Amino acid sequence: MTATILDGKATATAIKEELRQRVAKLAERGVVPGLGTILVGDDPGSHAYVAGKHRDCAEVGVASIARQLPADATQEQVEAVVAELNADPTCHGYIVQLPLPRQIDTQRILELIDPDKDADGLHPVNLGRLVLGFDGPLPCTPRGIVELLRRYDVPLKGAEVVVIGRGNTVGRPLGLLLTRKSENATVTLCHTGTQDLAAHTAKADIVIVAAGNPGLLTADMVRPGAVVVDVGITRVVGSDGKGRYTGDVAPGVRDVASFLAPMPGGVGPMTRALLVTNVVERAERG
Ligand SMILES: Nc1nc2c(c(=O)[nH]1)N[C@@H](CN(C=O)c1ccc(C(=O)N[C@@H](CCC(=O)O)C(=O)O)cc1)CN2
Repeated sequence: MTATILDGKATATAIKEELRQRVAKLAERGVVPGLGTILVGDDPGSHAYVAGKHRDCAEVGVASIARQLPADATQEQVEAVVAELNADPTCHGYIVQLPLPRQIDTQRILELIDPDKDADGLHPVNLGRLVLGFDGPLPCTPRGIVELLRRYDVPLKGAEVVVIGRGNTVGRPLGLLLTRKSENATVTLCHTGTQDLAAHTAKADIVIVAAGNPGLLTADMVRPGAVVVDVGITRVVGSDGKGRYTGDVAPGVRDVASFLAPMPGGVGPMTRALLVTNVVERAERG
């Protein structure tokens, strides 16, 4: 069996086309949604991701509000930019690109974001809303994964889903999203302390790997016909000395899975599309 690819790039393009139409409707009311980004430091990956977010905004007609600080920025300087975007009426939602430099207290920064402008859905209030099943902005990667599966008609209701990774950005909120009544999946949340990972993955209808451990999920760990989603993104240096990004799913998995969301081209573009969705939804609410 060769897996059908869950094409995140094509799906994100379709979502952005839908968003363009919603943004045009907002323009008739004189509303232009605005996405803010706060980027601190020189990490090339972070710069590339933020540039991609602003390219998406330009494609859809969302205004970009880009704020950049040097790698040696102080806590006070970052907090001042957060306060500025909280007060800016043209900014409907914004993100603080992670990771932040070592000297910055990330938790404090995230807590200072106005929860109603939290485009990433990572503010404690919004994660709390997710726990309680209340409305609020949803974290972009988990939302992107659910949307990708939905658009390929992968059934979630009654599915046994194994999520590998318990981080606050992906694994933990994803477990909460998948177990909402509307999705109704049964989720096992595995992590680095899980004793026998393969015993869990081998029983799963859907395996979602967000461990940041290249090649962690091998073909022998996957039930033939299962659906696999690769969320890992780790920078490695190849034998040619060149850096590249690699996922958590080993190459042989493509031969046993029925559907595979690869890295690159799977979840990453969906994360970006759902970020713009969060901002447009916020602008539509007024
Ligand atoms: N504030 C946030 N910081 C970070 C997040 C986040 O959701 N919010 N997630 C990651 C980085 N990230 C978005 O910010 C992100 C990572 C990767 C991709 C992506 O499209 N990747 C490509 C492959 C990589 C490439 O070719 O450059 C893909 O999967 O096809 C998008 C967004 C950490 N920080």
